Amino acid sequence: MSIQRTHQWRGVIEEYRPLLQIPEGTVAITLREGGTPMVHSEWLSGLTGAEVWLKVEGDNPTGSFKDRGMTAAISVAKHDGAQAVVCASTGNTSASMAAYAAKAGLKPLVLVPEGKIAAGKMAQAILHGAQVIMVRGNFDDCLAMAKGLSWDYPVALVNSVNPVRLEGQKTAAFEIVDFLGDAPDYHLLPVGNAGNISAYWLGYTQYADAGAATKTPVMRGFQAAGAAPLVTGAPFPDPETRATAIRIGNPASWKLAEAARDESGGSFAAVTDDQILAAQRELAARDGVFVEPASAAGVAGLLQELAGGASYRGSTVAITVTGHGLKDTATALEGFAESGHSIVDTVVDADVTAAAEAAGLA
Ligand SMILES: Cc1ncc(COP(=O)(O)O)c(C=O)c1O
Ligand SMILES: N[C@@H](CCOP(=O)(O)O)C(=O)O
Repeated sequence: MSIQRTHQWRGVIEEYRPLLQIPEGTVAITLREGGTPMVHSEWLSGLTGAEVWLKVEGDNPTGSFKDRGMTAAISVAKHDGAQAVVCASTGNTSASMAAYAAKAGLKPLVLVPEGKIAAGKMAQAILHGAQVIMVRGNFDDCLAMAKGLSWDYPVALVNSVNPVRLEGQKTAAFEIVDFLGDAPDYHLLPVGNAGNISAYWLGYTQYADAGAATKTPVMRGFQAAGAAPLVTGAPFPDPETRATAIRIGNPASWKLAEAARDESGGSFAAVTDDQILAAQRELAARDGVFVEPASAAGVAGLLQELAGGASYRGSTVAITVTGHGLKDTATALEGFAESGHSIVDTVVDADVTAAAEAAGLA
């Protein structure tokens, strides 16, 4: 007996092309991104009395949500005749850009803050063929440089200031509505450069306007306490957090993100690194979902709100977990050890009884 599937996932451009503002005739450069799982969290549903769903974006081809935007940005760059692409990055954008550039035959150039990129992400960018330039400065400095390079030299900028990125990333909102049958009541997610919350809001409002959803969710964005400009209302000149993906002090999509907050009746709040790392551990241990530190900020935010007396009872909640835990195992294990867990390798001879004794089974 063989199982017939009617439809192989084609990547977000081909799945949603009529809903995306990209030039007609753009050939999709795709790694079959999108179509990521919605995983029901029994843990968080039990705590809240809500139905809580995790949109697991680490299941994208390069391990983060950036692939949705990058398939669009690279496809359009190629369509427009670009030979080279550039981005500033805290890691995931560079990994994604490099992979899609490799697929498209474009030359990828990456600017990153020196010493602040998780090893897994750096390995991805390098192996996909990027030229990586380390900058003595933070992400915001890198983005200013990437913009400058794209203005003065023949290289296309593919950070989320490129509106095509948001077109690709808004497909995550479409997928959530397609899965749930309507928009959730609340959507929680980490916020750094603020492109993603802006893209989700674009997607939710577009679907509601088209009659594909009856409502739009309340958008709640969470930043690391050491890099929380949207919470305080002022840039952070020296952002600092162990969630390096969101170590950003002056988000490019500041205005769009504020509009998403205001139009949805939502909010921005800060969570500490300890809260983020604790949420990362709990997600892994309770739900079986291993995310990188920044990705756990939405879950940390939900836990903080519950502790503060907020109620989600009876509602449907979507939380985007943005990137895969394997990208930054060093920080994950440091957090695990710091929280009082011991990381001890038990070594035994190749013997069943010895293993059973070591495991406390015998
Ligand atoms: C894993 C991860 N989560 C969250 C974010 C924040 O997304 P955005 O910059 O679109 O706000 C980023 C990048 O900034 C990221 O790499
Ligand atoms: N976290 C990001 C920061 C850059 O964001 P972008 O969405 O503007 O490309 C990264 O992974 O570099």
